[in-house]
Amino acid sequence: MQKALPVVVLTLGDPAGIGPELIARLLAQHPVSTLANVVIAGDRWLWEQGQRIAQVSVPTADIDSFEAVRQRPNQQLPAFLSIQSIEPSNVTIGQVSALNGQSVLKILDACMDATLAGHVDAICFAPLNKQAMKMGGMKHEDELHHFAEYLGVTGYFCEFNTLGNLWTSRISSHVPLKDVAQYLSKERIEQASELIYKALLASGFEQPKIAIAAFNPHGGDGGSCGREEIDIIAPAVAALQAKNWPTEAPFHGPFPADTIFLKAQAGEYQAIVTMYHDQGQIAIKLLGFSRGVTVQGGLPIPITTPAHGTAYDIAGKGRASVEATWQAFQIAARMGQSWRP
Ligand SMILES: NC(=O)C1=CN([C@@H]2O[C@H](COP(=O)(O)OP(=O)(O)OC[C@H]3O[C@@H](n4cnc5c(N)ncnc54)[C@H](O)[C@@H]3O)[C@@H](O)[C@H]2O)C=CC1
Ligand SMILES: NCC(=O)COP(=O)(O)O
Repeated sequence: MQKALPVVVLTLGDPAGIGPELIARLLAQHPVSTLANVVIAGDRWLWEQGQRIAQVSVPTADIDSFEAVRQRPNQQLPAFLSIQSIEPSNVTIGQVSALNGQSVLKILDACMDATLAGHVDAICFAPLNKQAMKMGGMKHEDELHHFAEYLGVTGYFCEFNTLGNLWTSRISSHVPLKDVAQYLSKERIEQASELIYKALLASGFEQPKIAIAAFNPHGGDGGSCGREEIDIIAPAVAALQAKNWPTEAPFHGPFPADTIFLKAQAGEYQAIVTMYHDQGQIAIKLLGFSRGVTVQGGLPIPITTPAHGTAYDIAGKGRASVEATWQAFQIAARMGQSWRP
């Protein structure tokens, strides 16, 4: 028997950012309902505002709870679940605020509850603003740490940044650059490498090759420009290489970070384990800003989002590109389908 389409919940993201207009444009321009049973969760006024900004009108069918989404008769029509999280008078487009952050947290938590309860198979969230979320009470460095705590994750987790067949994982993420070196450890490098290896296999890569990036310029130039490669990264790669894996020689490195993306771009590697946020994200965003997707790796439920952020400078102007959100949606639908029992 053919499996029913996965239920994917879309959120509108930060109320002052480009999220609401992106979700409106996504539903108006892309065949989302051929890939998933879609439910939008959020404030009704914000959804209406998003459509006005995008200059589209998207028909939806109201539901009154996440439980109703699999039972509804016409699943070709996106469902809309109203969750009140913020008043229009409290939002100024393009301005960060604690209330915006609280709105995002409330809606994401409701989506996680629905996914854990089995009513939803995957979450795709429109861009949120980490500063607003911290102002609004998030006690973590980013939403991934919030998700992990909420979901009781005890193993290693990190963002995967994906651009088609090129993925990255990270040793450190949303931390000040001056602190990054403290995050480097043999254990974290092994865990981040293993996590992305398993994710690539689960996503259909048959012989994934993974490059581990160096930390210092030119890989530390033999220890004359930093010793992290010699003391931490190379031993981690050696430990990975010494283990038995179901595919041939998956792990390589460490390689100087400024050139390894060229080899990955040429198809030699399918993933790069990066030591810090911008080491991977500058490359990924240059290679394909409008296609980059962040997958929240190491969680028990699929969560994706576009690689770009809230773009306050263009929010409300109807100019934001929807392509990365479309890519994020497609990955959420694929993961939602394959993770379903
Ligand atoms: N998916 C998510 O939830 C993400 C959230 N963020 C958050 O977003 C906030 C702002 O981050 P920034 O570093 O300023 O990055 P940003 O991606 O929001 O903006 C950087 C530049 O790219 C442009 N841009 C971004 N998205 C675009 C789109 N769809 N179409 C056309 N132009 C676009 C913006 O106008 C801006 O000039 C931060 O709080 C950050 O944490 C950042 C990345 C991903
Ligand atoms: N919200 C997803 C996210 O923030 C991913 O983007 P990045 O900040 O890790 O680049």
